[in-house]
Amino acid sequence: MPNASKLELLPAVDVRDGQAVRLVHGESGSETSYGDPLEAALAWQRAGAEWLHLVDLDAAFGTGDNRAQIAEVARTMDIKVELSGGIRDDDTLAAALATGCRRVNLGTAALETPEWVAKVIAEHGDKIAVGLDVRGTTLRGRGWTRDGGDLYETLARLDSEGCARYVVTDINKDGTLQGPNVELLRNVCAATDRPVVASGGVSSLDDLRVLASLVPEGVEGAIVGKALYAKAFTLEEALAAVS
Ligand SMILES: O=C(O)c1ccccc1N[C@@H]1O[C@H](COP(=O)(O)O)[C@@H](O)[C@H]1O
Repeated sequence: MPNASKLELLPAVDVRDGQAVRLVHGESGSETSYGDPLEAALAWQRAGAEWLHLVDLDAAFGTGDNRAQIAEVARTMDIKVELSGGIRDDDTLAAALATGCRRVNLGTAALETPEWVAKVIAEHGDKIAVGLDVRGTTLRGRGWTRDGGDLYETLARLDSEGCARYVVTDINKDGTLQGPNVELLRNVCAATDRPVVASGGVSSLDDLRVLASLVPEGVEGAIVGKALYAKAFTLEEALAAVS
């Protein structure tokens, strides 16, 4: 079992067309823009974040990339960075790791090129996390536009390959401020002994307290996006709530 006692918080900076944005249900075209990604990331760092969840949405959707800008953000941060979006082969993985990020999060590749993912898990250990982005119990890849198999079958396969950690996103909750899918998170934690980072739906400090109560079951951290940008609470308040 993971031995962390405190819920880690990962404020999110998702980048599309050079801007920090939030989506609803991860749908392209649902963006609300929040300005310069570096400014957003630095604001979370100043507020006390220990982690940044940094996503290249264009790379995830296949509509280009923000690689240079993302690399600048990752390199500028003094805090740990989890980097994701479009990391699907040796070149994109090498570029991501070269930013100095603490770990990368693989989504589509875990569904479409499992042999490659097994190889990089073996090579890079806990620098690799896998994003399990689900609707119901069906995984979604390519910007969450394509079905990619069963959550629990994929989880068992990745566990057997030594995957260190999972980032579990309920797409139906993401960007909606409707609260996290606690049942899903508990089910995933019951199915694996690897730590789980919860993503999607956080709307309040009470949601974070609920997620903190799941730490003994295996929830290690929570990604917080829309709630912070919409000022439902401050990051300082969030960190205090889970400390
Ligand atoms: O974070 C989002 O809102 C999001 C929306 C639509 C697609 C992907 C999204 N985010 C993250 O992107 C990576 C997956 O990228 P890839 O499939 O490896 O190219 C994963 O971390 C998603 O959670």
